Parts: sequence; C-alpha cells; structure tokens
Amino acid sequence: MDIAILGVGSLGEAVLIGLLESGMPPAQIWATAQPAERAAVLADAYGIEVGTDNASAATEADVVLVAVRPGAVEGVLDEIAPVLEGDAVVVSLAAGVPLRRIAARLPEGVTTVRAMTNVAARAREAATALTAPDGTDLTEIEDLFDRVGVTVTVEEPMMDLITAVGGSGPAFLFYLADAMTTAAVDGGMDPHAARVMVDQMLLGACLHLQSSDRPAAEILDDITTPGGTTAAALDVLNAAAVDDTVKRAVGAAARRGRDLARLTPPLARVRAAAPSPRPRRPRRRSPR
Ligand SMILES: NC(=O)C1=CN([C@@H]2O[C@H](COP(=O)(O)OP(=O)(O)OC[C@H]3O[C@@H](n4cnc5c(N)ncnc54)[C@H](O)[C@@H]3O)[C@@H](O)[C@H]2O)C=CC1
Ligand SMILES: O=C(O)[C@@H]1CCC=N1
Repeated sequence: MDIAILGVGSLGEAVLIGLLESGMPPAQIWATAQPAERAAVLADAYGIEVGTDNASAATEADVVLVAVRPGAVEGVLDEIAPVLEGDAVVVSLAAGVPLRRIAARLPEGVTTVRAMTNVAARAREAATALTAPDGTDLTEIEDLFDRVGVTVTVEEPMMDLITAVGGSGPAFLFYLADAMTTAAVDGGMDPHAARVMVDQMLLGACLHLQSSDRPAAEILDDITTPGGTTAAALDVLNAAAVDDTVKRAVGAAARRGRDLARLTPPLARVRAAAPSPRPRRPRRRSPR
C-alpha cells in the first residue's frame, strides 16, 4: 500500500517517523510540505519523495493522509479531488473538520475517514481514534495506524472529546513535565539530571498504570503513605482544585474542536495562512 502525507508539519512528521520506524519502505511514502525548502530538507532527512504539489503526491497513493491545519484541509481536498480514483481512501488527521465537509469536497465513492492521533506516533506509541461513515471497512486504516500505536474506532460525535484527551493530551503531560523539571532545577538540581529523572518517572508511571486494571485513583493511593510526602503534595493540588482545572481544560479543547468545525472556509484559510505562533506556557522561575 502506498500512502501520501499531505502537509508534513509537527504531526505529519511524527506519523512519518513512526511509519518508517515500523518498517514501511520509504518508497511507499509520498509527502508534501511547504515551503519547498522544507520539502527538500524532509526528503533528504527521510529518503522519501517530498514535494509541494498535493495532487502529484495523491496520484501516487492508495491512502492519502491530510495533515495540514484544519483551516487548510478543504483547500487541499479541492487540489487532490480531480486526481483521486474511485477506490481512493482519504484520511483527515485534522481537529474539528467533520466527515460531511470532507466528503463534500471529494468525488463520490472515495472513502473518507477521520483519524485523531498524537505526536507519540513518533515513538510508535500513539493513541489513535478512527471514525468513518457507517459501513466503511476500516481494516486497512486500522492496520496503518496500528503501526504507530494503538487504534480504536469511535462514533464521530466523540471526536472533539478524543481530540482534547488524545490529540492534545500529550501537552498536558509535557506541561506537567516542564513544571516538575522547573521545580527540581529551581531547587538546585542539575538540569540534565532533572530532565532524566522526570522523563523516566513519567515513563515508569505510565507503564505501571497501563499494566494495571485498577483505576488511576487507586494506584495513586498506593503511593500515598499517610502523613507522608505524597499526601503533602496532594493537599496542595487539591487545594488548588487541579482536577477541576484539568476537566475545564479538556472541555475548552473539545469546544475549540467544535468551533473549528464551524469556521467558514474563507476565514479558516486566512487563519491557516497566517504564521500563528504556538502558544507557550509562560516561563515562571521562582527566585533563588
Ligand atoms: N500537532 C499535534 O500534536 C496534532 C495535530 N493534529 C492535527 O494535525 C494537523 C496539523 O497540525 P500540526 O502538525 O500541529 O500543524 P503544522 O503547522 O505543524 O503542520 C502543518 C504543515 O502543513 C504545511 N502546509 C500548509 N498548507 C499546505 C498545503 N496547502 N499543502 C501542503 N502542505 C501545507 C505547513 O507548511 C506545515 O508544515 C492539524 O489539522 C491538527 O488539528 C491532530 C492531532 C495532534
Ligand atoms: O492543538 C491543536 O489544535 C492540535 C489538535 C490536537 C493537538 N494539536
């Protein structure tokens, strides 16, 4: 199976790396990126065909993964629609863009799928949710995403919530990792040692959680020795209602997914064209 990844940015590159690491031959992967200089860098780095022409890449592929920002999806679909065969499969990786809007841009008969995956595809540990119109045979696409992690199939109305939890989810942990590393460094720890400790702690904790059938809250109790250090930390987290804050953050992300779906294409295109910087967590350093 030949695939095309249209718009190799943060997510597209993570998926590309995961697929190559899974053993997919570079000759089976076609990609596009902008500008042409980035396409050339990617081609050199990964030994695959990377251009700027979406229609040319789509012509080569059995399965087309659309990895541009939500506002650019429909424009890219318009570019590839004329070259797609009736048995083509188009998978949108974008947040918010509903299946009906994808199908509306493509020739009848083309299979349309939405996939919400995440940057852990790079380490072949992504959590991917797929949704497609009723009756779609998703076996081939499940197999593709299983190469870069674990795949589930869901109903489309769940996609905004899954985008918040699964797509944006790694950002919650990176936020925590950054805050914990900062606390360790501010306390005098060597930055490299702090990074190694926090990374390994998160990895070990996630593996422990995944290997258990018990709820996270119960496993948390195992660590919480009465009157001990964890209890002291939890008192602070609970006083700040961090659990409610996390719920509100998930809700905000899911709502943004719904808002993205409502953006009119012209407005969305304008926003996509603007070089919007990624929001960063403000750096807070406590005085030494
Ligand atoms: N970044 C993430 O962790 C996740 C992103 N997503 C979705 O993936 C999509 C991409 O997100 P990011 O990778 O963060 O954005 P990004 O901006 O890093 O990547 C998009 C890439 O598409 C390229 N591009 C723009 N217009 C193009 C066109 N007409 N033809 C070819 N390439 C074009 C851009 O140059 C850029 O490199 C979005 O729709 C987002 O909702 C979904 C889950 C996780
Ligand atoms: O921030 C975003 O909009 C994308 C979708 C999920 C993760 N990143």
